[in-house]
Amino acid sequence: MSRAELMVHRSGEQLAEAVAARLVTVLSEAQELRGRASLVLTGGRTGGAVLTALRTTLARDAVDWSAVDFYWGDERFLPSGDEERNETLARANLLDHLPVDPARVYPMAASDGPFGADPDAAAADYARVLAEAAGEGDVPVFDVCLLGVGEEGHTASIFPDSPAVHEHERSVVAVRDCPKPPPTRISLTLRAIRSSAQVWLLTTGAGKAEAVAAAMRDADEVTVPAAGARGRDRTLWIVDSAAAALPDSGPPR
Ligand SMILES: O=C(O)[C@H](O)[C@@H](O)[C@H](O)[C@H](O)COP(=O)(O)O
Repeated sequence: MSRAELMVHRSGEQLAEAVAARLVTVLSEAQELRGRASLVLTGGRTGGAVLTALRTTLARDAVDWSAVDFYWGDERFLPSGDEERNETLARANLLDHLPVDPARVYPMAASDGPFGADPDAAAADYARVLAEAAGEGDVPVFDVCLLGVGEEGHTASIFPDSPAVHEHERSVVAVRDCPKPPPTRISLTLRAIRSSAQVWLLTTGAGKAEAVAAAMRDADEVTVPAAGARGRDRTLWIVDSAAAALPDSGPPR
């Protein structure tokens, strides 16, 4: 697993633009090498801002969006189209504005979908989707996995000392009684996240500074799940100055 690298931007706006540019580069290079690319999307404000920046950058069309496989790192288990779903956010901010191949967009099931109100069945089905897409093993090697970070160090819907952070076998789990509403979610596990070539943790604001500093000190993943989100090749903590304000963080770019 790669070590965490900290990249500090002066503002959330600069961060979003810089991550969008980095995504265009990494995805287009993956396509030059293999003819396709894969991207794991995240919820949250910072992640949502990056998707909007990606939509609006002129460089976006350097990527063949019809040859990108889109997955989610987690999802709120709500009815399809609910504004609180990460899928709804991603479609509004990005996917509905790009020539994506609908057959290559893999949302996690909604609570009014084929599995009804059973998040365990929905999680198991997503694990099947990942396994079918994987070359070796049961999870694809995602080119980039985008993640947000919570104040207490959660990432995706993996919270400190939760059943999800202690899950080492399954790739996707249902999450109940989530401290961050809504309470029921579906989430990749850290094992699945660590199948990624690159993991980019995106966060802004002073409220995240403790989590950033803890991760830079290699905190235990049970206590700070985001610290366990590592890529095979690179792990980037891409933050703004406010989130990097505590010791163990680097200077702004
Ligand atoms: O579905 C979700 O809620 C997320 O995926 C979650 O992990 C989010 O990314 C963080 O809580 C950060 O959210 P903010 O960037 O809005 O603080």
